[in-house]
Amino acid sequence: MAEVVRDLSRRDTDKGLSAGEKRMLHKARQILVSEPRAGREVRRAHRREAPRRGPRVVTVAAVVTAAGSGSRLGADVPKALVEVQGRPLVVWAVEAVLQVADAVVVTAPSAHLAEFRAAVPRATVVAGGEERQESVAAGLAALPAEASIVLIHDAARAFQPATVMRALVAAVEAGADGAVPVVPVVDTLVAASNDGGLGATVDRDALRAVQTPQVFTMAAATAAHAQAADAAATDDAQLALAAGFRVVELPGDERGFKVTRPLDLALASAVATQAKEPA
Ligand SMILES: Nc1ccn([C@@H]2O[C@H](COP(=O)(O)OP(=O)(O)OP(=O)(O)O)[C@@H](O)[C@H]2O)c(=O)n1
Ligand SMILES: C[C@](O)(CO)[C@H](O)COP(=O)(O)O
Repeated sequence: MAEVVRDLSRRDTDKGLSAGEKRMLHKARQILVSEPRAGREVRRAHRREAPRRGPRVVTVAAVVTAAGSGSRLGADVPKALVEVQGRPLVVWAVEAVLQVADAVVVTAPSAHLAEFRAAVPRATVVAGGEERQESVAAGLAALPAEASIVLIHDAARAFQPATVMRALVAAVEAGADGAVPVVPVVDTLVAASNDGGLGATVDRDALRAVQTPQVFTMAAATAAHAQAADAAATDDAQLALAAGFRVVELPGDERGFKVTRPLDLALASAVATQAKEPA
């Protein structure tokens, strides 16, 4: 199964697939996502691959995760439906990724599928899972068969500029299995202490804050999620690294912050105003 996915993906990239072959690839990817052992085979097959020669023709797709409730934000609707400058966060996020991706799948809370479908008619909306990792896996399984590169993006990071996204896609086109945006840590950091005493300072220059979108080859994203041992993994890059893939970091952007707590909405509103102004 793993070799089938690998070979069809490669052929799709190089020469294109017939409609029947595309259906076969789509089905095989869905099986891989639900079958961890097959995922391990894909990783091995991927490693056996000879380096690719020449430029790749790619079809870029995106999964926008929006199935969280937003408990820290505390709104009376799911966080991705909270409006900023008159548009729900998920609309801002989908419009942004559509500048880079040809197709978008949105993961939504299962009780709110109709609202999400009405909000983002250009996207395919599927039910997410209990944890973000499960939502991403559901989104990957719903991507079109011809996708060869995938951006995995949080609706909560709705204002990440397209320039950052394009640079990440370019890094994967250039040969990385995955590419993630990172920004410097701005606070002084200390180790957590449970006894009331202040923990030791951690060297912040050795640390980075990780944003989205996280961009991967479809083969890497599918295999990483198929093997995910921990549904509570907080991002996709850690799953890809655990599966043995090469992930690079690129500069992120302040505007790629995650809307998490109520005060973040004020910043989102300011950034959205700026985004609406003509350059
Ligand atoms: N089961 C889940 C949990 C989260 N997400 C998405 O993953 C992104 C990052 O998660 P976070 O900001 O933590 O969102 P919530 O889980 O909604 O927030 P909270 O932890 O405050 O409840 C969000 O776009 C969220 O909708 C998802 O698709 N499925
Ligand atoms: C994926 C992510 O946005 C990268 O920083 C982050 O890990 C999501 O974490 P959360 O705790 O689910 O908000």
